[in-house]
Amino acid sequence: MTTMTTTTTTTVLEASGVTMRFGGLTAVRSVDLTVNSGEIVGLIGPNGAGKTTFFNCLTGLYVPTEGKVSYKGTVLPAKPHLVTDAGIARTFQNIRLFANMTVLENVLVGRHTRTKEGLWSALLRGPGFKRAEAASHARAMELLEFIGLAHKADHLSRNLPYGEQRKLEIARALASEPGLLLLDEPTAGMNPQETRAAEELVFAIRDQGIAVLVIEHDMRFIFNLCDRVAVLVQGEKLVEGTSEVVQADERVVAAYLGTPFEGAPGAAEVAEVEAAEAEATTAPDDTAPGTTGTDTSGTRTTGPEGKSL
Ligand SMILES: Nc1ncnc2c1ncn2[C@@H]1O[C@H](COP(=O)(O)OP(=O)(O)OP(=O)(O)O)[C@@H](O)[C@H]1O
Repeated sequence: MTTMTTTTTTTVLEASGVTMRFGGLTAVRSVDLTVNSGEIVGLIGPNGAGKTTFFNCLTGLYVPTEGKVSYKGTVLPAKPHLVTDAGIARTFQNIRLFANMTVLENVLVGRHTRTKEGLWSALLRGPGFKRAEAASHARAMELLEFIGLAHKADHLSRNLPYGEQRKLEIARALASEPGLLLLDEPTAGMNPQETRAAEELVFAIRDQGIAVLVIEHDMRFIFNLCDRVAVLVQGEKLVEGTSEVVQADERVVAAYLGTPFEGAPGAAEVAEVEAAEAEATTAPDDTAPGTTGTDTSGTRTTGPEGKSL
């Protein structure tokens, strides 16, 4: 007899018809998006396309003008703490750690939604509280092991290098035991090694059974990582599909990518990059290679080491 293994895919997140208006400005217009279990989904688009606003609608920071957001079949209330309780965690574009707390304490803060001990129990420090505290501590250390920062548990978070601060934010988000993790530009400001490590980390998170929705401007990161990519332009979803489909779509190239994306730079590109670098070192007011800037079309560009367009 043959046995068949079937993996059941379930819809984790379902956003339908999400619209967000700020006065006369429609930042997000009737966007539908689903994220299924086991998936890493990317959200890309030019600066100001509405990506972060859409995230804010998903996590209850904004009440969408129209549309609804469901998590595992239940419509989410537009209240951030209730969204976290339900099982969605996020990181922010700008790092929001508690700078004067230790690495471990930052993760413990993220555990509070999963700690059920009440105020009196905490004040009296009874056996229930001590047990819960020990369990939280153990779980926080496990998460620090997972992201590779256990050896820095006692360091103040403000003393961590930038890439490690970003990882710590992810650990803090994971501390709420989410079923869906939203990452807003997780590799912003990272060097290529840190970006590669971040990629591995996101795969490892997915392998732990957590679905991931990620906003990122680094196209190599997105196209390597994601099972599906949605492109927002001026608040509307222009295209959605696999990395291959999105990279090849002429509308995406015109509105965002600028030139067709190629996974690995060929010899001609390398030569072009080297020539640009040589020129940059002789031109005093040029942007240094590898730094992030914005071109006139509003599309973020990074230098050759930034691995994006
Ligand atoms: N609270 C707000 N009030 C008014 N307008 C806002 C608000 N938040 C965002 N916007 C506007 O909504 C539009 C979308 O902004 P948003 O930050 O969501 O874009 P984005 O795609 O995340 O951009 P970036 O890639 O630069 O982060 C922009 O025009 C922005 O100025």
